[in-house]
Amino acid sequence: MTIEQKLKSVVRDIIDFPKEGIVFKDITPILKDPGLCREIVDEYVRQLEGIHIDEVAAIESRGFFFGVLIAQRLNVPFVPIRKKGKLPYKTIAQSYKLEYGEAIIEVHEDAIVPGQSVLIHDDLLATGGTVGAAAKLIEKLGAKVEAVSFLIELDFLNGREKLKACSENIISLIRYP
Ligand SMILES: O=P(O)(O)OC[C@H]1O[C@H](OP(=O)(O)OP(=O)(O)O)[C@H](O)[C@@H]1O
Ligand SMILES: Nc1ncnc2[nH]cnc12
Repeated sequence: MTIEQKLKSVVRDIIDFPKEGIVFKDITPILKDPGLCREIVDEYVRQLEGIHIDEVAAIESRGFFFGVLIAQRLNVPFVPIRKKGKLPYKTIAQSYKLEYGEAIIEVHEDAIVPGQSVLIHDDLLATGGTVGAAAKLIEKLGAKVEAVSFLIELDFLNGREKLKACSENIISLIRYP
């Protein structure tokens, strides 16, 4: 089985979560398979070959699962981007819309060294609102979004079109039309 087939066989559809009309992609079964988790990180590293990354920034909460693992494997710092009110030091904030609501994310103002090349990681690309907001935070801190990575991309919500303005390197391991 390819990694794509393995991932598609374990990701669960949860109907009407967290709101009616949403088909929620539940990635928690992936986390129960340590071999698959290793393969996922291997695959990201393979797809990032030739792309220079200084830091990995990932988005609360599901972006954290693989964000830390990718940063460890690349041997670069990890930067948490969190929902409003969770980070203890001075922050900068950005509001955004997502498939099922609105939110504000924040990052510590000293989290990223200006001029660095950053990989933004999240579990899923839907409308692109969340990662678009994360990219604005990275850019406000004077760094460059070198690549963005996801486990899952929902093609029908056209997030990729929105993200093309943020980075030319968009990696997703599985896509749903
Ligand atoms: O592309 P978008 O339309 O912005 O949607 C994608 C975002 O939505 C989900 O996060 P959610 O806000 O549900 O938070 P969670 O990871 O804490 O569950 C998902 O983990 C992405 O971060
Ligand atoms: N359909 C979906 N499943 C899981 N996470 C999401 N984030 C935004 N849309 C989502």
